[in-house]
Amino acid sequence: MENEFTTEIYYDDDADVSTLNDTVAVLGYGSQGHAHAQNLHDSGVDVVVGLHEGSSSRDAAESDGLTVKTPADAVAKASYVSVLVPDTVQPTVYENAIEPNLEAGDTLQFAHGLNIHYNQIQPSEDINVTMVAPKSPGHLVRRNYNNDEGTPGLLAIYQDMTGEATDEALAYAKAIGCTRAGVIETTFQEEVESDLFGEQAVLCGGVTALIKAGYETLVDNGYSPEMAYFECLNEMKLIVDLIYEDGLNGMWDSVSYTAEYGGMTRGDDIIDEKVRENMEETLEEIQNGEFAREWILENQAGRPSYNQLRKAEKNHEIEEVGEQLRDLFSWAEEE
Ligand SMILES: NC(=O)C1=CN([C@@H]2O[C@H](COP(=O)(O)OP(=O)(O)OC[C@H]3O[C@@H](n4cnc5c(N)ncnc54)[C@H](OP(=O)(O)O)[C@@H]3O)[C@@H](O)[C@H]2O)C=CC1
Ligand SMILES: CC[C@](O)(C(C)=O)C(=O)O
Ligand SMILES: [Mg+2]
Ligand SMILES: [Mg+2]
Repeated sequence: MENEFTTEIYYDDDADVSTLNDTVAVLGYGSQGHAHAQNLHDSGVDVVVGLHEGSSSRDAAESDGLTVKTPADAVAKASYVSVLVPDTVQPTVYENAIEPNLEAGDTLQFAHGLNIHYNQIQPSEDINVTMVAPKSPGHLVRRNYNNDEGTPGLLAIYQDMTGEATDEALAYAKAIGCTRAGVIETTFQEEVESDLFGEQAVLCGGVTALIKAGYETLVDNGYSPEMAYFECLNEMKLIVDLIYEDGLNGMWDSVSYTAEYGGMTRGDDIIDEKVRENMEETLEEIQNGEFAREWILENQAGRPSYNQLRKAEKNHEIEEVGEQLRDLFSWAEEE
């Protein structure tokens, strides 16, 4: 039966890993890098990891059985280059190590299109530029692969110089386990704008702000911090697990009628019109490049706001309470 999706979704049968018949350089061995490099390797692809001199990731990559070279040497050896160093260092790594060692017909691949979309990297026209973006933190990309499960992903082609860019990107997506779950074809623009919006408004920014606001409201009104932690943070995972497994209705079916009625009548009072207007504003700042400009300048200035915000987040009372409570969980690992 034909599916009802308007977008193309690719699965294992649409891809052939043997298309990646030359070395793939994976630059970076962090969250995404370690997962891509190991999954590619375990899928039979020849992988070399590119890490800067003195990199703290070198030991991990080598003890995982992978060959490590400098980024420049890794790019020179490969015809397919997966750029998995942090977004903020990609332009410098591109200028110093990638561009001088790319050959016509090579492929430059990203897991997020920020630097291409906002013109921080302007690749020459004689290469392929592609994206395979897992819709998941890197550590789960590896865990899912090991459990014979997949991670959904996005695929986008910015430049197809050889005519083989899509087949190669699909091969890569299959090798890291994404076509097991489904790979949606998109554009760099759509991936960047939706990814930034999702992480700012919902997944990272929105969720942490909601948790903290709920926790603070209870504690400010005299409820115990431990109670507030379990109610607003710990149970969040259990509720999200139900939503993940069976959709919003799966969750509504599992909670009490009282929770269902209270949630359905009060939810929109919390996430009200003002919050929706804020979301529109956040999206606009992404679309018009304001957020990207701010982040680039923040990095150039040595991340003063980032460091301050990070410190405040680390020192929030909910973190202290959570650490103590999690230590008491019966399944918590012994130090
Ligand atoms: N984190 C995630 O789950 C997701 C990330 N992405 C995208 O994937 C890409 C990689 O992100 P992520 O995995 O979070 O990155 P990480 O911050 O986890 O990557 C760090 C790795 O890059 C290395 N590195 C840092 N600077 C350099 C350098 N100058 N030259 C070579 N290697 C360097 C680090 O080495 P050392 O240890 O020595 O510092 C480390 O191995 C980004 O484009 C991101 O947007 C997409 C989807 C999800
Ligand atoms: C949600 C954050 C993310 O976009 C991701 C894991 O997909 C990221 O940039 O890390
Ligand atoms: Mg994302
Ligand atoms: Mg992201």
